Amino acid sequence: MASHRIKIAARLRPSLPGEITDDDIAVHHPSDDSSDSTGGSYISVVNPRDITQIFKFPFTSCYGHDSTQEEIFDTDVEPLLDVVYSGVTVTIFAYGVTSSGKTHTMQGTRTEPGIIPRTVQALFNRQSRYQQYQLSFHMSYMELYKDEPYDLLVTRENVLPLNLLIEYDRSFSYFIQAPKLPVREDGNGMVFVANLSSVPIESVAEFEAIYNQATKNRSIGATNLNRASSRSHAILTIEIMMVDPSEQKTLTGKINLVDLAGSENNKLTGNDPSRMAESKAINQSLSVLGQVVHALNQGAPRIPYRNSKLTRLLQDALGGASVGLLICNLAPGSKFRQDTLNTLNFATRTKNVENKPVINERDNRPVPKPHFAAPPAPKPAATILQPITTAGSSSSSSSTAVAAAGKARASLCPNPNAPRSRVPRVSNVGVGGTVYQRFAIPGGLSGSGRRSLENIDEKSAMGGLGGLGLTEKEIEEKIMKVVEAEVAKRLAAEREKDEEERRARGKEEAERIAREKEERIMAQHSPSKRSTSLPSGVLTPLLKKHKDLDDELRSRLQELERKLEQGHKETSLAGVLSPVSKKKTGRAYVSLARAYSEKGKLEDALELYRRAEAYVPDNIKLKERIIELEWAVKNNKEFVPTPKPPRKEKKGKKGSRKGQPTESDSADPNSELNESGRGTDTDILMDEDAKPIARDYDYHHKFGSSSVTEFGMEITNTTSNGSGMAHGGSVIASGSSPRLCKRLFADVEDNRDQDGDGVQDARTPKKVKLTDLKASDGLDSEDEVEGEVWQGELQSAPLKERKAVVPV
Ligand SMILES: Nc1ncnc2c1ncn2[C@@H]1O[C@H](COP(=O)(O)OP(=O)(O)OP(=O)(O)O)[C@@H](O)[C@H]1O
Repeated sequence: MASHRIKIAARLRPSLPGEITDDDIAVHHPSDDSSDSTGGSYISVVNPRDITQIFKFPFTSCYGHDSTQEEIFDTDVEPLLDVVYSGVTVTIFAYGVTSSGKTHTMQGTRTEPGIIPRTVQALFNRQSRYQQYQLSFHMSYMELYKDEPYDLLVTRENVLPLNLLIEYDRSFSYFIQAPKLPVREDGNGMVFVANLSSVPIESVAEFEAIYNQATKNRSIGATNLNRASSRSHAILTIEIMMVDPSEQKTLTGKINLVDLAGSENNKLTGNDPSRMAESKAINQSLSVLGQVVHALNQGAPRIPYRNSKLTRLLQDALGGASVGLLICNLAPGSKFRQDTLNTLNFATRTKNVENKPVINERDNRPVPKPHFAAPPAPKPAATILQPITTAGSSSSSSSTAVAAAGKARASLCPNPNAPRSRVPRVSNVGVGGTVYQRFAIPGGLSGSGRRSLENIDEKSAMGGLGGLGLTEKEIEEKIMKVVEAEVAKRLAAEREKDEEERRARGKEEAERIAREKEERIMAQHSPSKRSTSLPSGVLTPLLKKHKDLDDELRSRLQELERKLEQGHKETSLAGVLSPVSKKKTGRAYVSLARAYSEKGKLEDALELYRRAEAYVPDNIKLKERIIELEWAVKNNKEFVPTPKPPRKEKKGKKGSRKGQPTESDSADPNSELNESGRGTDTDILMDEDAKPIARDYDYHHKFGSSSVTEFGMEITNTTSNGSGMAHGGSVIASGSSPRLCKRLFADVEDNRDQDGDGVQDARTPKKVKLTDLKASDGLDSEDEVEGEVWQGELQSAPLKERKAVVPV
């Protein structure tokens, strides 16, 4: 259903005997003044502060002092009754200053019945139009006295102290003061008054009897402005349940008829202290009503419905799901100018409030049992708005027609089958010659009305819970128990959740500490940050398991793991290299290791010797060197490497023939790889293909050379172009031998897997700047990076772990 703005009607009552008559407040219709340009009816009010000014308030429905009850009903109320029959909730409320005619408009008199009796009459009259339905009517009636709900269908005669159960005698009568009813909210956010009676009504006459009696229960009192002034807000609800047997659905239409207490100026009302307290509550709730309307108009994120029970109960009518009509009652004369302005300002704001009415429909079809082989059962039509209910008896969703009076007993429990409403249920009206607005008139009713009320009283006295015969106190106790159990359950769940979170935090913390410890240990024992980091968590299980081991044992464990890890890495690389490349690689590591050991970085040197060992595992001299270095590192002793022998003279300009020593060959005759004719530097470098390469390195890759300021490495799968290319283990700068480059390039291509996915990659051009390498290698000076960039490392390690390998 489309959104619906609350409709506003303004009604000015006639002057009462004794009131000064003037035109300060007047109703104008277009026909009254053809010169008026507003084009519609409006209310004019003389500005109390400047009588030369007149305020105009245009409304579609403006009723003057001579308007009739029939007129206002026919024009503004009667059209809404079909809306009720369509399953929508309609709320009509009368608003205005005290003595402005609200009760007169809503309730009326015997001779001039107001909206309430006319509405009930019209609703019953309409039954014939909806013959496809099985109809049942229910009513409830409550008042909000000092912002507390009371059931007006509960007899209050012969009542003793307020809120006190005096006597309960099943066989005679029930003397019970109407208890304050709690306002609750169901799981769908629907506000309802718990334990409010809902009485089935079968006819207008039955309604009148109930309503007339209930009206006597309403709190009224005499003030200077109104000798029968309502001291409470009264809310009557008529609910129609429409069962459609053919469609197997139930529509629930409802109309709330609200007679608000009037705002009061205590100077005018002459209230005594007790009246003042009432007045304060009335004004306060009306003030919240104004705040709610204002907030709705402003589109405020929070609407202060909860600031008073009145607004909570009218929530559905204000920005909710019902159709609304606000009747602004105005009192005439200069005395009421300011109050009238207040009322009309409220009306002006209210007419901007938009509701989104919904149809209250329920699917009565039995839900088929789910079967795994069956297609999903049709979803029952959602009850879009489950307004309702009051209590009980409205259970008759499946009942045919109206239940007989007296049979259906109003339960004080909300009916689970009935739709729910945010708006409290209401009740009654009186048609016929009942005396209205009397407070607790003793005496009974007669006839059917009496019988109905007795039934209601019994229900009320029994306190609901499906007529289990429980007293209110017992009900409260039961509720308290349920609430306490629920609270305990939730607290336990909260505690359990907290405990789980605490355990998870503890576990995380323990893991973090273990991780940090592991990292610390690794940092302590690692010869080089860039080369010895282990995959996270490798040591953790061991370290955890052997927490009690001393530091030495732990470090040995770590060392073993590190070796294993390093060994795997180097071994796997060594396994795919050609013998020549293996030798070259080993020699390169040895060269770099020497450089480190000369600088006193023994741990780093040791690590590099170990790497070299992976490529030349049979080299005895290298093994000895490793042992020596391990001893020196462990005992924190100085290690003095064997000095390099003097270089041999070059025998050729560049390169050498097979078997002949070269400049590179003599690089380190005393080195670890020089002994025994195997495993020497020379042996490695004297490989047929390797010898020229060493020369090339020497020649081209002197980073200190002023001619080479940028060291570019480009790896492609093209053959050498003679101007500069890289190969797997080294970088050839401009001028390299094309043949050698090609060969070396091929050596490394086989192993290239730059993205680490285990698949040989397409050759991707790559450039590395010397400056980058320097910065990332952590080497101390430029001469330390002299040499070639070792491609294997560049590819397999992150940038900061790349290193320059210096062949000597
Ligand atoms: N349209 C009307 N025609 C004739 N008399 C009216 C009309 N409206 C109100 N009155 C009379 O004005 C007096 C005050 O009306 P009513 O009690 O309805 O005011 P109220 O707004 O309900 O006041 P309160 O808020 O104090 O209950 C009553 O005596 C009532 O009969």
